[in-house]
Amino acid sequence: MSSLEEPLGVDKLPSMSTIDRIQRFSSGTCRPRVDEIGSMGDFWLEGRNCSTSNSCNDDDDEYTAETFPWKRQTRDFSRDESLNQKASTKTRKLKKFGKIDDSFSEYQYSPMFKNKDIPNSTYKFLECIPRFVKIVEVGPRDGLQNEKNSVPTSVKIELIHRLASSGLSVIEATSFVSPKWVPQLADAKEVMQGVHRLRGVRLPVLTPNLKGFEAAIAAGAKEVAVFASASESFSKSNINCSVEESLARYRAVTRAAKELSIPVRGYISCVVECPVDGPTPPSKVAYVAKELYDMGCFEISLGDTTGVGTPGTVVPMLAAVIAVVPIDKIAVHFHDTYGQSLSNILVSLQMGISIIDSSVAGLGGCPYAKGATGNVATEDVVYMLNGIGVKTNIDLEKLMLAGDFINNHLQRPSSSKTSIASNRSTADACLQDI
Ligand SMILES: CC(C)(COP(=O)([O-])OP(=O)([O-])OC[C@H]1O[C@@H](n2cnc3c(N)ncnc32)[C@H](O)[C@@H]1OP(=O)([O-])[O-])[C@@H](O)C(=O)NCCC(=O)NCCSC(=O)C[C@@](C)(O)CC(=O)[O-]
Repeated sequence: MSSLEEPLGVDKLPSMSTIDRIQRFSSGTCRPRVDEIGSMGDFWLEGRNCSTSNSCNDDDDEYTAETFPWKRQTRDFSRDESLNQKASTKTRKLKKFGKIDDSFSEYQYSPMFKNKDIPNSTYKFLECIPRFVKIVEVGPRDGLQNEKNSVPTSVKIELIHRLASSGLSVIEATSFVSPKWVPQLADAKEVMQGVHRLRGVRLPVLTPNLKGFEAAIAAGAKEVAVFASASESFSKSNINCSVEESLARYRAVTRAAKELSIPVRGYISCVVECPVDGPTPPSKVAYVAKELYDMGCFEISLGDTTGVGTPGTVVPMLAAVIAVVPIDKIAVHFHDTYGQSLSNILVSLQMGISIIDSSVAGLGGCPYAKGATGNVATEDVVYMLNGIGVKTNIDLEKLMLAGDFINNHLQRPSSSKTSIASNRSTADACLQDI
């Protein structure tokens, strides 16, 4: 096994010069010039490759398909033409109480039709975004693992049911970890018992080793997740072993899971920075991602555990991972400590990522990453995706009600801006009615 200090020795990993180029591209050199902004000219992240006709040309050697494979996800607007007619009769807008209907504002972007009043070049900003995004709700696990006061099992079970009824198709239910390390989730078995009747929703659970895997299966789990780190210090503090030791453990878990046809998701923490080790080289993230993917993880979730990332650091990290793991197997998992999650999600979508982890009401944090706040709020992600016409199959209103439910229990306001704004409009409307 290659040492983590020399991960680039691994076949197919991007060379340092590639990473360097990407880093240059994502920091100073990639920003649009003022005249470009003014003319809606070249698009920042798509580089110079996306034309108004939505065809990508590779006329700039520096930004080749190899460097930016997400171009494969580019939308074909010609295929949308047949839908344009149908959709043009609809206008989608956010109603007063945060309720989304099926209509579009005449000034709003839609992947379904082009408004002739909006300049063609404007579409460059959004046309590379996937049409459907899968949201992996991590609130009941990532959110509640960090609560000071333990949440009653019945509340966790009710929360999962409410989230499922909003249309979420994947809800991370709990963790089979040591109760000494994470006492908040010591009721994992009971939670699984309480949700086993739910149909049409996947309920993965975290398993840090074979012991956790066996307990999860005995409790009825049909899907599990292992969690590694791109940083040595975080690995030690989170799971009490080195990165290489964790990968060895996870090989044992994925082998056992394969025998039972149990899908295993792989997480990587500290993909941008570690509070102790400092900035994480993208090549290290790519190394761990490839190891997890090669051992059989069906999806790799990239966690900005401390929420320090910006598009400037997220883009090169994603580019390195996209070079070694198929893009449709990559998820992003942003904590919102510095308020950067939505911008990071937007660039991830522009690169072709179509799986987003988020947490209802922005619950959470990591018990082993001091100061890190919760994940990006699912409500805010859905609101943004609705706004750019990306399908999620999630009912925002029901989702917000699930958020209200857990916030009422925790007796604190939501961290979701969408939820706060919507509650405020409802309160204003009630006052007007008096
Ligand atoms: C990995 C261990 C267990 C190692 O912990 P350890 O102390 O090194 O384990 P050990 O093998 O030496 O065993 C010590 C005791 O734990 C027991 N034990 C051992 N394994 C289990 C298990 N699975 N379930 C229940 N009990 C277990 C074991 O049986 C023994 O019990 P004792 O003999 O003392 O009574 C521990 O460090 C641990 O549980 N860590 C979990 C930490 C955690 O859950 N962190 C949060 C999740 S990761 C995260 O949030 C990041 C993520 C995914 O969201 C992405 C991001 O944002 O970055």
